[in-house]
Amino acid sequence: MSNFREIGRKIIGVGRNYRAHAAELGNQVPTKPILFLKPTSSYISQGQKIKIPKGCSSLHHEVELGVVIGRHGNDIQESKAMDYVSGYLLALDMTARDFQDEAKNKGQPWSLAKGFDTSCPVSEFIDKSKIRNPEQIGLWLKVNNTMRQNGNTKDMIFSVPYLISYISQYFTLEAGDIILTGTPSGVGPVTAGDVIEAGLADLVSIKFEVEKKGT
Ligand SMILES: CC(=O)CC(=O)C(=O)O
Ligand SMILES: [Mg+2]
Repeated sequence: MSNFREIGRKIIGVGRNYRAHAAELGNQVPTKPILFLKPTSSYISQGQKIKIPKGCSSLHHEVELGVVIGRHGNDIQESKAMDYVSGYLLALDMTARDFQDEAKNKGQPWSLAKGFDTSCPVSEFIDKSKIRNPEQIGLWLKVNNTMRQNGNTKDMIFSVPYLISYISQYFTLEAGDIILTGTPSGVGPVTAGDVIEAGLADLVSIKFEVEKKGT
């Protein structure tokens, strides 16, 4: 697959997949994956800007490894899960934290907090062959040149094969689906004019500017 966007379908987010991130937000460590969906209208790529959604006063960055699914499957065995991966990308799971906190308090879904337009900035597609072990790869994020997140996928609670197997019991996976595997600690707010840079080992880096919607 050269361009996941041509056939991109679902964006499946995994929440609290790093202990230190669950702790920094005062959340419990999950015993099974916490899943949410972002619409494909939330994708942006380099050159486009992250827009703070209307009414949001706390937009947070979350850098994540994205796993790109290469073929159709359901009830996938963990031992076969990597056969369903075509590649990876680096993604930002931009989160309207104030919307999310309100939703959590009211027992409502996270759709608005996670799925607004521009909430899923992504890098170019990285072929599977370039990452031998997705369980051991560094990822970092800077805001205005200051390091905010500096993690490694070795600290994920649920591995990539486990996530694929688990998710496929409930959602049929299709070529072009993306799994956002959760964020390491260090999440924090950004405001209009900030510049976010992020990288995945020495494979790819991305840069996005933040602005208010409507500017
Ligand atoms: C609390 C969250 O927003 C969960 C999430 O997306 C994560 O990466 O963890
Ligand atoms: Mg996230």
